[in-house]
Amino acid sequence: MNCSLINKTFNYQLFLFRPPLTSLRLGTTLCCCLALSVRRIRSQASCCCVSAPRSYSSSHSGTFMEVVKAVSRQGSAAPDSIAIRADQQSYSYIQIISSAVKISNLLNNSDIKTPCEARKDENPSLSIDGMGKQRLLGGARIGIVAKPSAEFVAGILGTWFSGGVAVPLALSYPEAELLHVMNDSDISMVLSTNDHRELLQEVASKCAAQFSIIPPVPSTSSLKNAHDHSHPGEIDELGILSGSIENSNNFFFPSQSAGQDPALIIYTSGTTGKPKGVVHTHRSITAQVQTLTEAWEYTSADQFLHSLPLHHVHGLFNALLAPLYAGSTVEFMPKFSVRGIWQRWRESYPVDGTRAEDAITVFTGVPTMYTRLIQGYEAMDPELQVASASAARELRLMMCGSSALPLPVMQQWETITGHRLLERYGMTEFVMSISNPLKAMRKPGTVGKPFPGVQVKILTEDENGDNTDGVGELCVKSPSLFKEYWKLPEVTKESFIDGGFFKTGDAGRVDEDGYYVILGRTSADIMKVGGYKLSALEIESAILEHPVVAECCVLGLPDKDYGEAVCAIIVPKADAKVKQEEDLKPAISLEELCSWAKEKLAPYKLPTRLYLWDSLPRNAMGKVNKKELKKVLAAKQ
Ligand SMILES: Nc1ncnc2c1ncn2[C@@H]1O[C@H](COP(=O)(O)OP(=O)(O)OP(=O)(O)O)[C@@H](O)[C@H]1O
Repeated sequence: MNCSLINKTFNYQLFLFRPPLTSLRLGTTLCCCLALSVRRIRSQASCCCVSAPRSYSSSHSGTFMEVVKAVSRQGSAAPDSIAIRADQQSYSYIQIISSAVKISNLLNNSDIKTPCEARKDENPSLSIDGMGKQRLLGGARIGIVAKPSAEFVAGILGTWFSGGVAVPLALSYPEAELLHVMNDSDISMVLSTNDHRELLQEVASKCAAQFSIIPPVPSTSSLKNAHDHSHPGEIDELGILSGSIENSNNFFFPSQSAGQDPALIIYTSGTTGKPKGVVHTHRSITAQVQTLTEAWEYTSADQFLHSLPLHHVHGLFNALLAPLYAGSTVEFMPKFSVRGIWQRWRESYPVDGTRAEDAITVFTGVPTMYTRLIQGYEAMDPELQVASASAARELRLMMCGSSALPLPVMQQWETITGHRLLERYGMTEFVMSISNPLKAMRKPGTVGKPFPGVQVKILTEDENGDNTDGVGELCVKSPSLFKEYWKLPEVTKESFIDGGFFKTGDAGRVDEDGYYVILGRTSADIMKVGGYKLSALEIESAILEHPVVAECCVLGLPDKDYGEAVCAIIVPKADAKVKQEEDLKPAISLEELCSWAKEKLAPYKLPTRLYLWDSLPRNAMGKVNKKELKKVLAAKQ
């Protein structure tokens, strides 16, 4: 690689600019043990340049509907154990599974034309339910559109229970996007709750899907009054508790390889292109929930505070399916609220040193959530700060991911709460694959090491065949790898290299301790400036240390001399914004920023363009769509 030093003439630009919110796909507000049958993970020799020490046993016993079975077993073993808390109500495991069975009946009794029946029409000799068994959906897609709630969970489990493929969709999607995803995945039925009936009935009819309301899940308090308690025996009759559902006489299963059947389609965030439907199987889901439960020691004693969207893997797997698999309690706080979260932690661990019965033990969030929580903490009076910090300290585990955790945020959080955030790396296509350890050293600026059974390769040659000093595209092979992109066989094929490794599109390297460092999306975070390949994430992390900077986004804009120019967009802190208005002077100039940053960044990494904005356009996962932003800014140049 040609690494000649660039002699730059800075083209200083400063804009006070409010981003054109409507032109981007946004959601400025962040809408945000009794470990059951944790299967052992066995060793396997490594076979590629960088690989994991151990491999998941492909012969582990259960791969079909393990989450459903685990929920049932938990309900059976501990009938009073709480699976979900939402809207001040509690819902037991037994009640969730009992509602899932009701939903399954509802789906099976609907006149959804299953994919098998469609095939039967073409070939009438195929008998689907000729054996008198209950008819299953045979892979029909069921859209689940509900706020985070017991009904949402029962909807997912009920869909699986009836042989359907769950497609969790966001209520926050504009109608056009909902329609795109529903049409793309050929949804047969939309399940929702009464509060969204009107909107979703209309959307469902537009894409020729049926619509049904998820029957309200009775809460534990309503059960006490109504004596409407489901008993483990009722559910066991269906063969779930005994784990024999595949062989159950009650149901017809279309194939012997049910574990390989699609179970879930999740649409990617669209950070790098149009959202694609990622198909996960029962097998890949099982592998992932087992891995997470084991690695992070989720148990039935854990209580999760959940404030993430459920149509992305972080909120769905890390904070819901794996906890349910482990028998934990998940408490939904559907709208991320800084005040609400601090308060919930304080209620969990009051200043008198006691601990509430429903005390939160685990929290997982995206970096922007922690930034906001730090801002909320700084705005508290000293007494409240002491109570908040000491309560947060009591949680067992705090985790972060979905985008890069900037070092200053990690350090500030550790100073306030004593928690070194456990940062991990994941993606819709394989859920989580690399993680800092629960007990050993969590290394700042890294995402840790591959989970047992996960193999990671780094393609260290660039397009010209030159070695890139250990930096390259991460490729992942994992038992939790997706099956395919929905209806995109060519894209699926192109996403894999020999040996079944999935090309992530992320650039990274391994440090001297074997920990992985993520440098960002090759298509959006890696800038080519002169002869250099620069990581926007590294520059963002450095700029965030500046005292007036609250948030920052770095991207490359087209530049006729250097190919790309480093552009920084900064959101100043609240007090700097006030001062900016009083002094009629920008909170920070490009000269000031560069003169401060030259101690931290090499000269060729310093920004040459600066924008000051009131906020950054972030999606539901707190991510900035840099591809879109680049287009908007490039057009303005
Ligand atoms: N700890 C982390 N550090 C840095 N980046 C991370 C981390 N965790 C996740 N990411 C980023 O998030 C990406 C996965 O998120 P997701 O699957 O939602 O895709 P996306 O990039 O947001 O959207 P799309 O695939 O549609 O472009 C990873 O490829 C990586 O770029």
